[in-house]
Amino acid sequence: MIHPIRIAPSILAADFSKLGQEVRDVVDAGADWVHLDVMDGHFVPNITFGPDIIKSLRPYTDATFDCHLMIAPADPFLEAFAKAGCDVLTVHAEAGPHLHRSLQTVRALGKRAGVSLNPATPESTIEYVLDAVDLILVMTVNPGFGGQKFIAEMEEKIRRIRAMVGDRPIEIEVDGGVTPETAGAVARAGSNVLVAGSAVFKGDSVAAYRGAIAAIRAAAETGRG
Ligand SMILES: O=C(CO)[C@@H](O)[C@H](O)COP(=O)(O)O
Repeated sequence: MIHPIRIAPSILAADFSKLGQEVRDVVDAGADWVHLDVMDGHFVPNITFGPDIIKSLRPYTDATFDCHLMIAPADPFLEAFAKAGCDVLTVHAEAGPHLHRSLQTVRALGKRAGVSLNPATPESTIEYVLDAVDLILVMTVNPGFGGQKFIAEMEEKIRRIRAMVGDRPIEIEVDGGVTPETAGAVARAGSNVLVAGSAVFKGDSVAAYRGAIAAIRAAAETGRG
């Protein structure tokens, strides 16, 4: 199944003092999804925000809220993030012993279920949960911080996941170091949702966000061929 290219700016790189406006601006600038990086200072060495902040951002746009939960355990918080207005809830395969149960819980809450893999985690980890998954998020940096260098070895991992997914309607997302320079390769490898933090928010205006999103999209479309 061919999914459209979607650009999902990560607000981790936005101005936290005006997050609502940043969400509105980036959607006005052409973002398809808004990527929300939730970090707990335990699963990853950084802390960001939780369901209350996401709930406060929900009125700013109807765009899909793509929530990346870098928290362990995730299960006790899934309902709160669902009620906050997230549309996609992605848990890490490394974050708990019962991944299949976490994915089932997300779907039972009426949300799309995502699973994320750290760079060191092999794709075989998710082989037996594919029918419980709507999205696979391939980390192309080690999670925790924006502005890191893209790990090129992940292109082969994306290709393997693409083949493993077969004709299931699963979207493949990449996250970390995505720029107009790397977008072509990850789209060619088989991903269709591209998360970009610094590459979008390094701009200082809606026009700059628009230019960055368009450049990433164009590179991805070209790379996909
Ligand atoms: O989840 C993460 C980091 O853990 C990402 O979403 C980053 O926020 C992407 O940032 P850039 O690499 O695009 O700056």
